[in-house]
Amino acid sequence: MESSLNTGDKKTLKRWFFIDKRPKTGSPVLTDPAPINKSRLGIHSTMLPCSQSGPSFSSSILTAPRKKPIKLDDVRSNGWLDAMHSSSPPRKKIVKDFGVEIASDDTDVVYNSWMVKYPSALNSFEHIINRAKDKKIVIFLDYDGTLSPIVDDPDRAFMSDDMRSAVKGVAEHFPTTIISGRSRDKVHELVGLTELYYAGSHGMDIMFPLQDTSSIHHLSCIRSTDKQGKEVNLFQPAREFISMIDEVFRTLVDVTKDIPGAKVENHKFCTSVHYRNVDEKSWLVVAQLVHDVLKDYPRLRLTHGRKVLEVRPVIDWDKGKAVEFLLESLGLSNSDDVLPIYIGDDRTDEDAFKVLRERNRGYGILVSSIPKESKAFLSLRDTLEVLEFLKSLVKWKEQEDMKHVFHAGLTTSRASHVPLIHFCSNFPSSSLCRTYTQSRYGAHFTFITPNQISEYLLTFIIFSWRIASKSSLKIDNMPIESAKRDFYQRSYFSDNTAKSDSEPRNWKALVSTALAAAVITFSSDMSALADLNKYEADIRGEFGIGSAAQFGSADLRKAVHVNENFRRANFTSADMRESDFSGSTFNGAYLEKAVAYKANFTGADLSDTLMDRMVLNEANLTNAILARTVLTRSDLGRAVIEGADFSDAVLDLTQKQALCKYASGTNPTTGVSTRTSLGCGNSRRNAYGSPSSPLLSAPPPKLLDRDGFCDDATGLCDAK
Ligand SMILES: O=P(O)(O)OC[C@H]1O[C@H](O[C@H]2O[C@H](CO)[C@@H](O)[C@H](O)[C@H]2O)[C@H](O)[C@@H](O)[C@@H]1O
Repeated sequence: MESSLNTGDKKTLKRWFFIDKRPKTGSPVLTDPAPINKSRLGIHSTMLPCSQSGPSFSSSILTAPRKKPIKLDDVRSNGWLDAMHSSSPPRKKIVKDFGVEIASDDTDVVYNSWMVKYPSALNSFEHIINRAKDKKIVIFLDYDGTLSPIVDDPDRAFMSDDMRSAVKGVAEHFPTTIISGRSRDKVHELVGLTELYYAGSHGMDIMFPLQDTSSIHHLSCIRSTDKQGKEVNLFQPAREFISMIDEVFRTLVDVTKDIPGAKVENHKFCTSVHYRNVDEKSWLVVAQLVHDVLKDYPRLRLTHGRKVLEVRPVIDWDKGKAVEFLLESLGLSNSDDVLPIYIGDDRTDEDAFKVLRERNRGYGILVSSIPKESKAFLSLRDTLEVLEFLKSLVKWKEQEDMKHVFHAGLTTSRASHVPLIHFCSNFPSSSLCRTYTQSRYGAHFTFITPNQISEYLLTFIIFSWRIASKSSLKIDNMPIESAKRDFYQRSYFSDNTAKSDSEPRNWKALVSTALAAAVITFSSDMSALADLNKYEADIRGEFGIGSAAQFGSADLRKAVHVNENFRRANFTSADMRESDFSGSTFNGAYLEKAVAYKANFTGADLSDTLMDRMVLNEANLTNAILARTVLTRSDLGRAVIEGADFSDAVLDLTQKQALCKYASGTNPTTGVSTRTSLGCGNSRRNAYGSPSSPLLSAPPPKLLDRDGFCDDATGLCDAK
């Protein structure tokens, strides 16, 4: 075996490697491999190419970069060993680019100065979303070290459930691809989501949906089926290398089998040799063994990852090329309208960062807890920050979509909403209404299943029926199934009283109203409704009585709605944890059973609202007005109530006593002291429990100018 190890190294090496087990193929000299055409790609005759004509994307890709014939030499002089040592260094380590040994106390100082060049993507979030306005965000995510923390055993690199749901959320709003060094199947298995695209083997194995092929008719790709049997496109520029990689994989497994901790993985189009768990003294041995195997495969090359040597074909293809390919194949290559965001931690991700930087497109975000040179623009410290960033993106997008609904008008006509709202107030837990409620603050009113569509049509029928035939059919408070049954049975088949007389008339009414409803819903001229919708959006409601927005059971965690109007809106059972509704108006709104832990209601007008059975722990009610608000059975533990006005609010006695222990301040709007409004220190009043205020017997003063609540003649404000 040829090597330039010193005697000590050779002795070490001898312990592991006695026999040359390498297959004797190829020459030890690196030469330019011939360009690979489709037939050489090994495309099976039964697999249908996406395009038979035109210049193939792959014909340029598969021409290997011209390299001078070189003789591979010693792993130390060719820089392998250096690269291995600097791969994934611990925090306290010489950081080459900064040339200093960083003591743990200094790491933050150095890291912070490094962040001047690579600002935190979290701190730059506003900047990112400002740039994203009117653009389509496209997300690319590396897996190891980005979505899952680096662990010793590559087979146990799992992502957390939180991360999975964040990625799912992101994929629901933006085209999202996972680009990993692992095999596509493996990374798909680890991520476990179907809503995304996957590119395995450093982008050499890309699966993407068939409907997106229109823009890539010139590209070389094949049709295949995914695990669910769905037709998809496969782009595999290194198909020709599958058997070679397999052979090298087996050889590497064989030659490293006696090195404790060494692990070889087969990723189909590339293979990895891990040395994370190998004693550092033996890294040289690992490097030399891989080096010697590669001598026989001039059409393979080596790249470095985090404590891993990655063997891959010499083709002009990497994660950067994969990003470009995906943008093009998804019809998103127009740089003015698209904002790609690539998040990755590894050297192989640098190719993608480079592409984005050179084309001045989007953002490369490096995940690193130590300073290092990168082509990325921004940084995130670790997978937890990645999680936070992804969640922020989702939250921002949902808020944008909500604005879209409110400001651009509702996507379905007002007429079609009326029966639906009626229906949902009767059957809030039906799957249709859950979708509907969400859609009111989401992008569109979309149907998910045929079942829901039929539920929706049934809604029209019931509603129209009731109007047209003045039927006394009672559907209130019935479970959906029995309502349906009841509707069908009583209305059509078992109305034994006036069946013969009323049936034809009812049928007529039913058919005509259902048809009318269907016409309104499905063929209404959206442009003609734009003005109406805009008007409704402006007044935040559909009935001209202030906001009738539906947030029942909505996920409003960390939502931000400052100084907005939610009069008479429905927040029943909404999850409002850590949301910010400061300065907003809620008069007459329904918030019962909502969870508003740590929510910010500073200066909010919560008067005349139903806030019973709410979780308000640690909520911030500073200077909020809660006059006449019903708060029974609500938990206000550790709520901040400085300056809050609880005049005539209905509270449980124990809750009131607890609040009185620390109540202070005066409401700046009403001028009422918090303690007075709670009746603190008034033992006689407290003996009776709520309502709390000594103002109870007096008519409520006009608090704010609230149309729909105040009587113009008397100036008194009260719930009508
Ligand atoms: O492109 P990626 O998705 O980041 O894949 C790169 C390599 O990731 C895996 O190895 C890395 O993560 C392991 C688990 O945390 C860790 O043990 C190893 O040291 C890291 O290098 C994967 O096992 C490799 O095959 C990929 O090439």
